[in-house]
Amino acid sequence: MTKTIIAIVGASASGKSLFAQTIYQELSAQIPAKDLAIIEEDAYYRDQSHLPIKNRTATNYDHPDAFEHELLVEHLESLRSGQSVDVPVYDYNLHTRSDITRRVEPATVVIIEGILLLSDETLREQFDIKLFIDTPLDICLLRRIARDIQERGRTLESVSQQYESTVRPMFYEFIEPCKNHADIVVTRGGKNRIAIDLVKHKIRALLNTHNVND
Ligand SMILES: Nc1ncnc2c1ncn2[C@@H]1O[C@H](COP(=O)(O)OP(=O)(O)O)[C@@H](O)[C@H]1O
Ligand SMILES: Nc1ccn([C@@H]2O[C@H](COP(=O)(O)O)[C@@H](O)[C@H]2O)c(=O)n1
Repeated sequence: MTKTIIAIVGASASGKSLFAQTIYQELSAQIPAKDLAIIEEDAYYRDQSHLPIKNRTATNYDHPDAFEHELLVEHLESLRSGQSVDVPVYDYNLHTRSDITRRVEPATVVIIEGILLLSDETLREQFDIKLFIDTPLDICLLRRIARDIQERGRTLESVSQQYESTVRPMFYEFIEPCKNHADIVVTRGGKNRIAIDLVKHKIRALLNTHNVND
């Protein structure tokens, strides 16, 4: 049964995924699978399979309404009550959910990462620990250009256009203000070894406490 949920937020390409995955991979090699799980907020982008592809590219993916946060809350509540959930798998090339889902078991500690996890009060209340990855936006943009071209089927023109029209303005409107809700602000994102080790240490301590109380 899930007892603790840790949210990792920050700008797009700030290093949230690298930070969360490093913690998850390193701990998973040492602890039972029932103790730790990881989820991405991006999996909860709304399904757009009913829309033609050219309309999907026009969606503002950096606004909270782009996400089905209600389903995410439902899933986190299920995990807390001991039920497994089928998390959608998102396809960035097609801008919609794929046909498959990923089964996530109610691990004692769940890590979740995403840009807008703290923008919604009901969702925010689900999190026991909240971290904000604070990376300068110009660095995020450089990383995003490389990643989106290599991994998400984008062109330099499309990344630039999207960045100016939605990514940057939505960051200032919705993401940056969420820093105030964070318990810890982490610099140097996915490569901040001290921060990674501190979170790993905290997870181990939580597992000891939860497992003793079971
Ligand atoms: N501290 C860092 N130094 C160098 N590259 C990084 C760092 N953090 C992340 N990256 C790289 O930047 C890209 C975006 O990082 P990612 O973790 O996917 O960001 P996010 O999940 O916040 O969108 C990836 O290619 C990742 O390997
Ligand atoms: N179809 C989509 C869906 C999302 N995006 C962008 O992804 C960013 C969030 O994911 P990160 O891994 O970068 O945190 C967000 O800024 C969206 O603009 C997209 O481009 N296309």
